[in-house]
Amino acid sequence: MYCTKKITSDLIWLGGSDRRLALFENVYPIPRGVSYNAYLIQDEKTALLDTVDQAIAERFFENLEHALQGKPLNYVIVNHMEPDHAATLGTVLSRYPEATVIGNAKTLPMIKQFFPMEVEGRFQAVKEGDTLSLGRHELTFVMAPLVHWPEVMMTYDTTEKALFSADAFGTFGAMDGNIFADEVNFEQEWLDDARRYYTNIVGKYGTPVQNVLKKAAGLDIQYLCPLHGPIWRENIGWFLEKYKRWSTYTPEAWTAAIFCGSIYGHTENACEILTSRLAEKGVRHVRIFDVSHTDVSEQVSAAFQCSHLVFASATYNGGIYTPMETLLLELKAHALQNRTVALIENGSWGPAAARLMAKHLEEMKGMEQIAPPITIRSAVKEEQYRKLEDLADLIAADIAAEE
Ligand SMILES: Cc1cc2nc3c(=O)[nH]c(=O)nc-3n(C[C@H](O)[C@H](O)[C@H](O)COP(=O)(O)O)c2cc1C
Repeated sequence: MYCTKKITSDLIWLGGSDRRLALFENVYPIPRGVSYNAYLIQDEKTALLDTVDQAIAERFFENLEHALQGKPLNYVIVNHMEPDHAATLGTVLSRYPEATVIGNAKTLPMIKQFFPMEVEGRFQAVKEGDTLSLGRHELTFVMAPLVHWPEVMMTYDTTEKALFSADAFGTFGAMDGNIFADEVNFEQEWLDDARRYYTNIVGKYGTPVQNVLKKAAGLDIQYLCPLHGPIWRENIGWFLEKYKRWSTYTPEAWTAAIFCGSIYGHTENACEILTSRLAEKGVRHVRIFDVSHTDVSEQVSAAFQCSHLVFASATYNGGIYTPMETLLLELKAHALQNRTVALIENGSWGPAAARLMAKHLEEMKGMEQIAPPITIRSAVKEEQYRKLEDLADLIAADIAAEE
């Protein structure tokens, strides 16, 4: 049975949620599920904006049929070809052969790659600033390459002042009836997932995101309609500001995240000494992440959030403890930059983790080591204890100066 929701009298949400999927993109845990949003504009002409993941295909087609109210589907606007939004596009094209497909020059080859049917004859390519009239609703197109794939574009409805923003401004999390961000406690219940979504999915593409934010600044946006998660119609500036920070790799919190790779607990002991001393010096919200136990997507998110990062690792077969190495590779892959960092290594016969971790950090932009690495030989002794206290002093002073 259909389950649609009106955003305005002409704009209908046709999405749904998946609460069963364990791993988004088969890699990111989503314990709170995820929503797939698609939209229909009802006017003299009808326009579908994107489709949904195969997981909710049946509900989506019931929703679409209901929302069309017996009218033909005139346009299918493809803002993003990734299968979590376009898996059902092929079926839409077969079921609604009269619909014209709107995309940009990069969209058509992807449609042809994913789907076997003939599309050229019904494809209309649009460029930046092109317009499409549906009757009362005038749409214009905003190219957003690499926010998240090269073919991504956004559609702006100048009548409703609604920006259909593709993956940008999305978040993990199933939607439980309240599809508007102002109907949920977004800051407390959604922001962590929104940050984890942004940093892991789009984090690498800071410059393309900034380019789109500049374009968005020129639009009067009353509705911000992403492809995942709640729709924004209030306090949109607050969320845009988060994107500004994340895309410029600016910390949100002046505090320390300690990433700890420890086999037998001595490196962890050092991390606990460091965090206790930081807390004594007034640094709040300090967190230790056990790299073996916390999903790396959460650690990437925390590294984007926090100003000061400490990497503490046991030496492992002449290298970095493997979960720590994975974290560093992930941070590099997501282009994290401009953080104050410190290194702690441990080894029983030839500690090498600090030198090797430093090599990874050197390959990232603007990673400044606040102090020389601290070396532990098996267990923390007085000498390292004092060095950890000194490191806490330096970090605390740096944070106090920045705040
Ligand atoms: C499989 C394995 C490989 C190790 N390789 C090295 C090594 O190459 N060099 C070294 O100095 N210590 C090596 N160690 C020893 C640990 O790094 C060392 O005992 C350290 O103190 C462990 O810290 P932890 O108590 O935080 O786990 C290795 C330990 C294990 C279990």
